[in-house]
Amino acid sequence: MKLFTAEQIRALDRYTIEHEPIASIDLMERAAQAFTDWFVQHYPASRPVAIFCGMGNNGGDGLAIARLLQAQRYTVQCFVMKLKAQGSDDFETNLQRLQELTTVTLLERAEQLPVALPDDALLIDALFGSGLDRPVEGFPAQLIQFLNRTKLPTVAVDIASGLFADRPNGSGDVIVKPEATFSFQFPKLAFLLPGNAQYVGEWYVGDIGLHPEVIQQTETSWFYTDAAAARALLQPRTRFSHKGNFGRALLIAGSYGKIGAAVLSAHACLRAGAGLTSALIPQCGYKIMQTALPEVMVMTAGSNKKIVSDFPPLGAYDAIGVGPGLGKDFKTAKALGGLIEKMISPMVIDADAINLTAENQAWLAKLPRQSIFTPHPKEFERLVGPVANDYERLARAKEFAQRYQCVIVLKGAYTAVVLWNGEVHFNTTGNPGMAKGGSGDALTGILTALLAQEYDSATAAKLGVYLHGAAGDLAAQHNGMIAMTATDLIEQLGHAFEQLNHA
Ligand SMILES: NC(=O)C1=CN([C@@H]2O[C@H](COP(=O)(O)OP(=O)(O)OC[C@H]3O[C@@H](n4cnc5c(N)ncnc54)[C@H](OP(=O)(O)O)[C@@H]3O)[C@@H](O)[C@H]2O)[C@@H](O)CC1
Ligand SMILES: Nc1ncnc2c1ncn2[C@@H]1O[C@H](COP(=O)(O)OP(=O)(O)O)[C@@H](O)[C@H]1O
Ligand SMILES: [K+]
Repeated sequence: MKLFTAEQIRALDRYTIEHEPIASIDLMERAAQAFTDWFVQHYPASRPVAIFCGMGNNGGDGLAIARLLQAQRYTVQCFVMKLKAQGSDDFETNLQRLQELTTVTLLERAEQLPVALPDDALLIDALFGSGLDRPVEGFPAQLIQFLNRTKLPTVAVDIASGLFADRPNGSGDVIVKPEATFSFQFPKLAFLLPGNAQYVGEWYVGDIGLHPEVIQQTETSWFYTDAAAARALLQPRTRFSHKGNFGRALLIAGSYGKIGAAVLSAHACLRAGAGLTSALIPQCGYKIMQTALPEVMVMTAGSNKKIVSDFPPLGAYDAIGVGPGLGKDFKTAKALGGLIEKMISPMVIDADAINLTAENQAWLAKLPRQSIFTPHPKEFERLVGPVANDYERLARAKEFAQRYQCVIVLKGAYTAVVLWNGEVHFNTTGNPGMAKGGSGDALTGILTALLAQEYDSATAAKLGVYLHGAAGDLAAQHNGMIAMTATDLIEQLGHAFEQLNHA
């Protein structure tokens, strides 16, 4: 699925108005109706609703929502933040329509605050939408601060007021903190960035029928991977397949005390369908691995029993994943540098292999093209240096991926798969139960398995990250987010594949 900037969405709105054709006021009514349909499903009519409207089209939506909720027998109080004499045309039309039915309170000065609200009120924020073009100050900021101070559950129309849809806010910006956001047609880029979590809450998207033709034609480098997009990436496994068709995968992982990381990544690799899974681990892990995973072929290398070093020739493997629990011993580093120099097919580079690459930046020029790095935010900063905010992190990842012709999987709540061609694909699966040691090791195993099965790097990264999150969601269903472990996630991989196959 595509994601668009606020400016592109405005153009899509205009195109739809001209070509569907539909009057702009009717498109607003459609948006308000979509919001209202969603709202009545989520919040009972027994609770009073207070709607706060600006004077642009977001405020126009708010006024139309007030009218529609009243028709559904909600008790609605409507406030308009009056900053100027005249609002947008559709705002004015909806103001007139509402005033024929009920009174609207105008808020113009700080002295009118606080507004008296029932203790059980639900707030709807329609002050500013995607038309916000500067940080909020003065009276509007005071009003937003008042709304936040009430601690009443708040739902944002389209986007929380004060939040920019596709560029960074300043650290002191005043922004509504909703428990949920109902957005029109597309999620905004801002929703997918970790720094904005408190300004988004749960988010939902309602279809308002923007013209499909123009959506298809409008180019973007931002996407998100939902079930339909992931389904399209999946290759069928045919009846006549044998293990040779599905590739030989190798995990280079583990060190004394962290053999579990090697076991988890190899386990995930098996479950993600590699034909043959091998592990190159330190001697101290030999029995552990053989016992835990009899399906895995085990090699040990190096004279130091606690670390892996002196890698043997590894040309026989279709895909290599390196890093989980590896440690950063200089002998390991030397072996890894040698491997990177020799390898020609893409590798998965995770955890300590990322940290070692960060310390040996000369390796980057020799890296097999289309290799996949899987950093969490701290590992990413080790690789590229400090970043100021989520937008800068994405920009730096794009730069890095283009410069070294690789894939950067920026792990987090909405993991971003950043490709060498500048595309960014946000993942939609996963949950906070995955924020536990071992989840990342599982991802490395999955990606290595997909590369071994001849998925190209971009597809492997998008599909692997999706499946990893989907398996995490199934594990959360079965074990709960608190108790679930990385092993639970790995054991759900089969179901995640099945679910996707039938999506
Ligand atoms: N037909 C359509 O297109 C559809 C659009 N839809 C809806 O429209 C919304 C976008 O509406 P929009 O473009 O009118 O902008 P919106 O966010 O309401 O407010 C901008 C106004 O605020 C002002 N302003 C900006 N920043 C400010 C600040 N910091 N502090 C103070 N003032 C500030 C600025 O005016 P200015 O002061 O610059 O003259 C402007 O008047 C979108 O989110 C969705 O909800 C849906 O109905 C679907 C169909
Ligand atoms: N809140 C969350 N929602 C979705 N996925 C998450 C969330 N928190 C963590 N994850 C996922 O869990 C994994 C954690 O990996 P990582 O940070 O490398 O940890 P480790 O290697 O210690 O397991 C990543 O794939 C990340 O995307
Ligand atoms: K809003």
